[in-house]
Amino acid sequence: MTGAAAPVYARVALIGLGLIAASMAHAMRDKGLAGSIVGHARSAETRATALEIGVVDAVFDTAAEAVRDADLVVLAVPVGAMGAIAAEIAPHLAPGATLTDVGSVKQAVIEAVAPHVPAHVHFIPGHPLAGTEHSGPRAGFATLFVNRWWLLTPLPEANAQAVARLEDLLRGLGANVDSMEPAHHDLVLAVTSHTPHLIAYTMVGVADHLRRVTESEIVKYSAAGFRDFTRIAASDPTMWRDVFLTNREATLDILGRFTEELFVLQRAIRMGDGQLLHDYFTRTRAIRRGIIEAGQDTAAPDFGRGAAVPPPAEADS
Ligand SMILES: NC(=O)C1=CN([C@@H]2O[C@H](COP(=O)(O)OP(=O)(O)OC[C@H]3O[C@@H](n4cnc5c(N)ncnc54)[C@H](O)[C@@H]3O)[C@@H](O)[C@H]2O)C=CC1
Ligand SMILES: O=C(O)C(=O)Cc1ccc(O)cc1
Repeated sequence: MTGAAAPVYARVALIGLGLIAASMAHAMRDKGLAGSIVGHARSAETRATALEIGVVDAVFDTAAEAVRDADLVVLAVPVGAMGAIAAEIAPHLAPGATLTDVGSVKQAVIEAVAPHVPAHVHFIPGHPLAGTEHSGPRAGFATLFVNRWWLLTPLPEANAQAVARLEDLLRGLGANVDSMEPAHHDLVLAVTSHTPHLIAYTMVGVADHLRRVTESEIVKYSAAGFRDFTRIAASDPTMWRDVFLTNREATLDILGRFTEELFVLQRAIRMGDGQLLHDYFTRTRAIRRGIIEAGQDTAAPDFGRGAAVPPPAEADS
């Protein structure tokens, strides 16, 4: 244990034992933030792996059993699975417990989960802006959240003490915590994460079609930009299917705007309008430089560039 303090929660139950839950568990253990850590995952293989590598002290075959006596319950499953799990665990949550989630979309999770949460439980939705393309318990690592944002989208009636306690835990994991309206969260993430992922998926799909024409050249000569796309496009298909199905409106809005911009650039290329292209790229470069100058470039770990590479992990079912 390093930098141990008094545990923030006596018993933490992690529902879903993949990249995010395992990373939380490693960091909580390193920092002494939880008295004990228990968990549940759908597949017996994942439960066995989580136990074997010491992510959790105990695993349970059902989510209902796992949450008993926990003072913090974390839903760390794909967004589309959160509602059914909330319904299952609701009668078993301890009075005064905090229930949070780590889903990439917030409005849909709140709509699916909140109706099941008993009045004696504090539901505080959340989203760590940190991750990788890897899945499953072996993908987790303790430093994932260090110096990364963790957004909370508390409901208007949220208990301030319960929110402050959860924030203590998240700061203990190394994260910077901020609060946001759920709808605003979903729009911001549609711009910064969801639509970029869709573009990466699309570009890799285009290359896949081309590859049939050019054999293996695409892979052999792929430069950094395309390699980054392939990394992102290797992300978990279930997780990302759920993100797009549940953040539908915001993603379609941003995708519409993206398509309009693409047509502007496409036309400029067709018309040989170098001035438009140069002006456009000058503006985008200024945006990137502004981010760097403001010291806001903490979003991307150095994966693929030789540092902080997490252990590769098999896909989880
Ligand atoms: N992967 C990433 O980079 C990030 C993911 N998130 C969010 O965190 C959540 C978890 O993602 P990861 O840890 O990456 O996923 P993962 O695929 O590594 O792990 C998901 C876990 O949920 C379990 N699971 C899946 N469906 C289930 C069901 N119906 N019932 C019970 N258990 C089920 C799986 O067995 C597995 O243990 C998702 O909601 C995702 O949107 C948030 C930030 C970053
Ligand atoms: O691996 C990457 O580049 C990511 O963008 C990780 C990520 C994926 C989903 C999230 O909701 C937050 C972060």
